[in-house]
Amino acid sequence: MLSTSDDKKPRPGASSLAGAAEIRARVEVPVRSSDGSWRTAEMISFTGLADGREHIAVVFPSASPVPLVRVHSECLTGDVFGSARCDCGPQLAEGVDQFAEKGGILLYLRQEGRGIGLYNKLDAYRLQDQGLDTFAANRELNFSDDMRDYGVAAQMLAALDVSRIRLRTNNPDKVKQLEEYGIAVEEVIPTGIHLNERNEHYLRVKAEWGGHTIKFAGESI
Ligand SMILES: Nc1nc2c(ncn2[C@@H]2O[C@H](COP(=O)(O)OP(=O)(O)OP(=O)(O)O)[C@@H](O)[C@H]2O)c(=O)[nH]1
Ligand SMILES: [Zn+2]
Repeated sequence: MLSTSDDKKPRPGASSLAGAAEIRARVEVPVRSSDGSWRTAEMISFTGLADGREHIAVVFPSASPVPLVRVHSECLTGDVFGSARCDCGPQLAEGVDQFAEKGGILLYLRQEGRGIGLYNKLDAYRLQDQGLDTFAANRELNFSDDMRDYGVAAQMLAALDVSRIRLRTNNPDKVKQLEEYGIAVEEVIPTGIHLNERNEHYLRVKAEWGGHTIKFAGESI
């Protein structure tokens, strides 16, 4: 688990958050999967989200009463530019591909840099280039290891009338927080392991220090 002092603080308004947001607009958007095929998804905006940020839900039709959900934190470098320093880009593509095929809800949260923002993440990258790992670099910049609060994800799900989910993640803190916010996580499905020669150390630190359930081929981490 993430070992930050924040873990011990009660989440702000944990019991009252879910349900406070409302849908603002639903818009159909053609979305392209990795194989080049197109599916129509609904992009949904909200009012009343606790942190006031422009998070969106990307909803692919599903008949399941317990939808597949991915709570994806924004990573401009990985999601847009395909940076190999992390695994965010392939995780996002994997989510879109799977949901386009099977249905599901992708919550795209504007929590760049685990909540510290893009410029601070780039500062953290500079420190990592000097030898610090991804969490130590945050601490060197006077942030906790992970600043993300998933109350907004619970609010978005509640506004979509979803209270039970199957969650695609390797991050146990996402599961714990969503449950604290009143979402029943009935199944946790790990993402693929998107290893490359630039992100191996990053993934290992997430597994060993961050508690992420990332299993490397032939190892039992
Ligand atoms: N502060 C910081 N943030 C990073 C770094 N690398 C990636 N990120 C951000 O981390 C977030 C993604 O979090 P991850 O820890 O990769 O994965 P996760 O979302 O916790 O877990 P999964 O659900 O399994 O993907 C995105 O917001 C990225 O911008 C880094 O070195 N430092
Ligand atoms: Zn990333």
